[in-house]
Amino acid sequence: MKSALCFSLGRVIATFACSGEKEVNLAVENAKAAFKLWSKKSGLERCQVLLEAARIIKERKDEIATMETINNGKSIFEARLDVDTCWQCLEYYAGLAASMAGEHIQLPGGSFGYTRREPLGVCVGIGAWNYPFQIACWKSAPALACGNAMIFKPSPFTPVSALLLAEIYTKAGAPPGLFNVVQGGAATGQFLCHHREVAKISFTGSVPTGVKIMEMSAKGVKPITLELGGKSPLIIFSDCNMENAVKGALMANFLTQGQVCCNGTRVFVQKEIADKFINEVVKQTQKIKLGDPLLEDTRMGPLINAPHLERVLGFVKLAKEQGATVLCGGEVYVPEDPKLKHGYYMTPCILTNCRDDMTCVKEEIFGPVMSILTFGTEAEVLERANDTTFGLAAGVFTRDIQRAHRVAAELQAGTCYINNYNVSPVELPFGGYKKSGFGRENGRVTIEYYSQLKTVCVEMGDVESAF
Ligand SMILES: NC(=O)C1=CN([C@@H]2O[C@H](COP(=O)(O)OP(=O)(O)OC[C@H]3O[C@@H](n4cnc5c(N)ncnc54)[C@H](O)[C@@H]3O)[C@@H](O)[C@H]2O)C=CC1
Repeated sequence: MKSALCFSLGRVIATFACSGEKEVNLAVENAKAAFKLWSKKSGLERCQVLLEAARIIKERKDEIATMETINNGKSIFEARLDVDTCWQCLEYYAGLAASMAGEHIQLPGGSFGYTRREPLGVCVGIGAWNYPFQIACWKSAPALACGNAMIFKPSPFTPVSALLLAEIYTKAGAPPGLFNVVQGGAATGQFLCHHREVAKISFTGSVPTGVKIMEMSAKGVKPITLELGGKSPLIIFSDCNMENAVKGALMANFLTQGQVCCNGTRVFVQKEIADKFINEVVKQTQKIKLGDPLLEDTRMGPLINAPHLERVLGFVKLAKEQGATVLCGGEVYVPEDPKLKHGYYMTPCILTNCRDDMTCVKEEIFGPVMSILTFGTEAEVLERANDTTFGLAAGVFTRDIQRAHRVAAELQAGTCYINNYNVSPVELPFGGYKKSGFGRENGRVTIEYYSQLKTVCVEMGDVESAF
C-alpha cells in the first residue's frame, strides 16, 4: 500500500495498492480485448468518443483542477489552465482521427501500392508528478485517436487524477480497458515495460529513469517516446521589450513551483540591460503570492514533498558556496495559515553572479530557482546556451526579427520560444533534443509515434519469376 499526500497540507489524502505482475498482466489482457474492438472502429467513431471525453473534461474542469491542486500543490489558477490544454488535446486528436489516411502510389504496368496507417496495439504511458492529468491526456489522446489501447501508470506521488480520466473515457463510450490505470512505482513500471504484449512505451520523467526505460525497451525492440529533463536557456537581448522579457522570465521559472521540465532556468541577459532587468525581475518575483493553492489569488503552492524541498534548498546552498549571490528567496516558507504549516513551501529564488560551471547552472534543479548570467555578444551567448547535455527548450527576447529567427535556428532545443516562454498550444509538437529525449507529444507529427505504416503492393499483371 502507498499513500498519496495533500502537498499543501502535508497530510495523507488517499492510499492505494501498488499493482504487481498479476495486476499488470490483467491490465494488458483487458487492454488487448479493448484494442480488438477499438482498432476496428472508423476514425470518425473514435473521434466521437474523444470529443465526448473532451466535453466531459470541460464540464468537470473545476473538480479535476481542484483534485490536481490538492494532490500536486500547484495553484488552482494554474491547474485550470492545465485542464484546458487537456480537453484541447483530446479535441485536436479527435479532429485528426477521422482524417488519418495512407498514400496511393502508381507503379509500372498498372500495378500500384498503397499505405495504411495502423495502430501499434497496447501502448504504455508512464508519467511524472508535475503535470499528472495533463501527461495522461497528452499521451492517451493521440494513442487512442490512432486506434491503440493505453495502460497508464501515474507517478506514485500523484496517483489520483489519472483515475478521473479513466472514468471520463469510459463515460464517453470507450470500451472497458481501453484506457487502464495501474498504480505503483518503479517495480510496476518495470513489469509494464518488460511485458511481451506491450507495443510501445511513452515515458515522461527524469533522464536516469529514461535510460532504464530505453534499456528495457531495447530488449523487446519496442518503440519509445522519452520526455525527459532540461536545463533550458532563456536569452534576453538589450533591444527586448523589457516588460515582456521580465514576464517571460517569470513564466520560464516559477510555474508549478519551478517543477517544470522545459523551464528556462539559465537566464542570459545582455550586459547593457542586466541591472535594470535584474531589479525588475526581483521586484516581480517578490510579489508572487505564496500560500494555499486552492485560493484564487495564490500563484505558488508547496513543492511536491519533503525530500524534494530539501534537494532544491541544497542546490541554493551549494550555489552560495560556489560564489552565487541570492537576490531573493531560496528559503523555507511557513504560511501564516496554521493548517498549511506542514506544507513544503519555499520562496522563489533568484541567483546572480553565476558562472557557467556552477552546479546551479549545469544541473536541473526542478524547483523555483532562476540563475541569471550576463553576456556580451550573440555568438558568445549561443555557444554558452548550447553548452549543455540537455535540449528540451530555449527562449529569446529581442525586437530584431532577423536575430530572433537566426538565434532560434542555432539553439539546440526541441522548442524555441520567441518573445514568450512556456506556452504550450497542443497544435505544436513538444519534445527534446540531446538528453532531453526523443519523439514528440502534441501536434500532427505525434500520430507517427503512435502508429505504424503498412505497405500493400498490388500486382495487376503476371508474376515475372526469376526462376
Ligand atoms: N520532458 C517532459 O515532458 C517532462 C519531463 N519531466 C522530468 O521528470 C522528472 C521529474 O519527474 P519524476 O516523477 O521525479 O521522474 P522519475 O523518473 O523519478 O519518475 C517518472 C515515472 O517513472 C516511474 N519509474 C521510476 N523508475 C522506473 C523504472 N525503473 N521503470 C519504469 N518506471 C519507472 C515513476 O514511478 C514515475 O511514474 C524531471 O527530471 C523532469 O524534468 C517532467 C515533466 C515533463
